[in-house]
Amino acid sequence: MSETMTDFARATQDILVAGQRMDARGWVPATAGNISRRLPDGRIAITRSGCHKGFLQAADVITVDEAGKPHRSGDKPSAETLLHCQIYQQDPTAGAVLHGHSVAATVLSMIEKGPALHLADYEVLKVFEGQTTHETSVPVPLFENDQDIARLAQVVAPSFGSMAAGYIIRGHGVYVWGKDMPTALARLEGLEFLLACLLERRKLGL
Ligand SMILES: CSC[C@@H](O)[C@@H](O)C(=O)COP(=O)(O)O
Ligand SMILES: [Zn+2]
Repeated sequence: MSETMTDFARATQDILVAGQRMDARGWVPATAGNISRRLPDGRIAITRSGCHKGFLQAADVITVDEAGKPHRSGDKPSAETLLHCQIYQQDPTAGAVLHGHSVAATVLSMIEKGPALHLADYEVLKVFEGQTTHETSVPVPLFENDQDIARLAQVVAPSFGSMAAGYIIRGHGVYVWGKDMPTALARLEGLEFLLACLLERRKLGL
């Protein structure tokens, strides 16, 4: 990577690579999903609305302010920009946010009628902040889907203190974040692996 790259160019590169990775794993069908990176000056680099995340071009990444307002008039950021802004506001250490629509997250969240999925006894739980053993249970909160993203953000807000592994919007997808893009991607991979395990077990009736 060139030393003369700007923070925005570096963030754009991270977002393009993350989109390809998520697409390769089947987590962003059609134009689903959105991806962002916080820049050192507080701006947020985020995907434009409606792009296929596996085929992102540099021009598909734009910047918004902390309230989700695009810096360039006419730019249309992700429809779910407010959920990204909320995560950056709630967690000052967050540097990257990933949202995907995997089959496992979608199906499990529709089967489970309770307020959370519980991931217990898996070694991979250690991918999440503060987890040092498999002998634990990590809840992943479930929230009802809502096309009004500001209203959805209000429903999510009270649960932020207790989200080691991110959260799931029912019948929709996951939100995961980390201090930087590699950390966010590792957490997403960990969470998706665990959701896939849970789905397999449900299929087996276990
Ligand atoms: C393919 S429908 C998915 C969208 O409605 C939405 O949930 C989504 O994840 C992508 O929206 P976007 O505005 O492109 O960021
Ligand atoms: Zn979505």
